[in-house]
Amino acid sequence: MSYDTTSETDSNTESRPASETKDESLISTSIDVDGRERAPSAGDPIVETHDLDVYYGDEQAIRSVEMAIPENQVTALIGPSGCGKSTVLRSINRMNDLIDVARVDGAIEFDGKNVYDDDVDPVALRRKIGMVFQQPNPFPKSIYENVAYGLRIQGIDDDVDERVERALERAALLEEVEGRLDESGLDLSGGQQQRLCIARAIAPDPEVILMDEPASALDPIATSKIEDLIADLAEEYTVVIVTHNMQQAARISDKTAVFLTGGELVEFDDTAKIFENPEHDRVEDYITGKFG
Ligand SMILES: Nc1ncnc2c1ncn2[C@@H]1O[C@H](COP(=O)(O)OP(=O)(O)OP(=O)(O)O)[C@@H](O)[C@H]1O
Repeated sequence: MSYDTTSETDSNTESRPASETKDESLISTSIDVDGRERAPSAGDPIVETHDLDVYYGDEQAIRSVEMAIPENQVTALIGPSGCGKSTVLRSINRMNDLIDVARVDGAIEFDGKNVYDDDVDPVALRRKIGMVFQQPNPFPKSIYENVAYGLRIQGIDDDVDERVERALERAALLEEVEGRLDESGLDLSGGQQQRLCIARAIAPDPEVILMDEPASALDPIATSKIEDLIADLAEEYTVVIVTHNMQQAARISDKTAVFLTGGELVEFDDTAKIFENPEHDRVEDYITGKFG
């Protein structure tokens, strides 16, 4: 794995200057600017959780979760408020490491390697597994710099212009911002800001993109653009999305994981099966709005 090493820091916050994050041994030189060499293996598991428990202090938020997330598909995590969806999502790229009281037991394998092994560098891991948050959070910098930041923090300093342009294009934003990349990211609309954040997340060429309710702060038109974009991104990346919106999960995901109160994964299956003919009564009750 190319993310094996040891320095602990966070690639998804502004807290650390790019120069401090570089570990040349981590920096792959094989990233394609113009195209990817991904085998058309949609469906093979890329992330697998094994007996995953997550605790905040003495409180257990996630219980014995077993889940195999398929490559190049969209997997939705749904369930009532507080059931642990975000906790699971943050565990996958070790964002929970940033919460002092959080503790993880069990394993999460990414491409067959446990991301909680001692030799895994969380920063390098987050290059492979990027994240987009609920609130668009562009930096108070130019559109260009917002995307270039995603590269610099990972120590990538070659072909920056091309990589920025490609990320903006992949995030379906380039057409709208072409010719004004030096303008502030904060002057974009909410939906554009969120696509800018998606561009920032995909600029380092991750394999997996985690999205925590990426459209819940947006209006219906902006939401629809993000949904179209997610479907499009899944051709190239694996997308795992937390959503409160069951219609959205049904529209955009291939697989759905239903968590219920207590941090239990009750059912994980093809989205059509979950919404049309779930195995568990509790899931049916949740889907049909009897509770939650
Ligand atoms: N930083 C934290 N410190 C302590 N407890 C936390 C923390 N984050 C989450 N929890 C607790 O863990 C449980 C799961 O929370 P989590 O945010 O993962 O659920 P969720 O399903 O994503 O909820 P929501 O849909 O409301 O965002 C909850 O009981 C929550 O209070």
